[in-house]
Amino acid sequence: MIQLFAPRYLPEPADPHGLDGEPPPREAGPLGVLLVNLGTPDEPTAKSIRRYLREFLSDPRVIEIPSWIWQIILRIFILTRRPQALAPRYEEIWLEQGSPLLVYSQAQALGVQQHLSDAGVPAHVELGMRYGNPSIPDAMDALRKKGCERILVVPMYPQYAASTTATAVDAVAAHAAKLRNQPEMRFVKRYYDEPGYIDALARQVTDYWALHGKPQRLLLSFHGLPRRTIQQGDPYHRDCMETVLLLKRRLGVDASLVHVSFQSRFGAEKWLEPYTEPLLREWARQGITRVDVMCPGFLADCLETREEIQMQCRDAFLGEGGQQFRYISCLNDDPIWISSLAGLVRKHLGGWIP
Ligand SMILES: C=CC1=C(C)c2cc3[nH]c(cc4nc(cc5[nH]c(cc1n2)c(C)c5CCC(=O)O)C(CCC(=O)O)=C4C)c(C)c3C=C
Ligand SMILES: [Fe+2]
Ligand SMILES: [Fe+2]
Repeated sequence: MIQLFAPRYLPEPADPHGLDGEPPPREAGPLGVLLVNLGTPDEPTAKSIRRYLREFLSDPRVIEIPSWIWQIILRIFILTRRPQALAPRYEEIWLEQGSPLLVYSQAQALGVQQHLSDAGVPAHVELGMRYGNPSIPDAMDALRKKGCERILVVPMYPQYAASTTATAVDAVAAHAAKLRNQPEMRFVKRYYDEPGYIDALARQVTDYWALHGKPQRLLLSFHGLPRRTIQQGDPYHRDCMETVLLLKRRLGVDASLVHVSFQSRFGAEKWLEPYTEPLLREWARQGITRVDVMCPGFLADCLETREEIQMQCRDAFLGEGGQQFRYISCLNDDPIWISSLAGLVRKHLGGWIP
């Protein structure tokens, strides 16, 4: 047949049953689990970082000012300088197997896959990154090729934010919009109150303290957001504060030990406060000498934890007279966390598991 127009939807195989006669009962195929994380450059080079930042910072969920104004600023002022400045910072944190964010996210996907397979749950797990590789469309296509007609989407952010969770949902829906035969889909919104997550965080802290002793203060540093977005209805701040409350309660420590701050401010606007680095400087000036810092909102170590916290914030604190700065790492490939994550996935597959 002559095709006059480009096909509107992606090619799909026709139902093998065809058009004639009574169809055999439809078999329930395997389930799909799509873990979505932010994404990271493919290489620690200015070129690769530029490509990543262009995609990331062109997302209207991340930068809300009108695109035509922002694209001018982005192209003239940001993409011309920031990639070169970031390249040596990425190089410092790069692991043999790649960017830590990718390496740990892959380990989490593999671990969840193993748990589900061991439990006899017929499911395939794929990792998709919102920006860069492996992409969300590639991960969804991989699940469809394996016959998954039901897909559970788990954004790797325990606290909901429009600039992380909602944009992941948007990207999945945008790919689904290209399909004629859409899978059934579920989206996990938030899970900071999941006991397995709070337990894994608490254990990370108490194991560390059992080995090295308690600090004067434990700082829980979350990625920041512009203050305006909270005033406009983003529930992220509340999600973070509730996480802190649950973790404090679970640790059973004096409330004055645990504090909260927000990091990674970008641009001139006011972001959520207190800002991590200035707070640490202020503490050092006040005579606090021993701090532990942990980043509960990040499930995998990345540039923001390994470089910004472990290097920049450490230097800032020690530079102002602090004596001991310790970083308690993210949950990464911790087996107890991966088992909790698999439990969370199974819970949300409820009703789909045969
Ligand atoms: C400019 C706006 C940004 C918003 C809003 C934002 C929200 C946000 N980000 C994370 C998690 C991560 N961000 C990471 C890096 C990163 N973030 C921004 C900007 C915003 N983030 C930039 C420009 C960058 C790149 C580095 C830099 O230029 O400073 C990362 C690390 C990625 C890596 O490769 O390791 C993570 C993870 C959350 C959770 C969040 C909202 C709650
Ligand atoms: Fe960020
Ligand atoms: Fe940053």
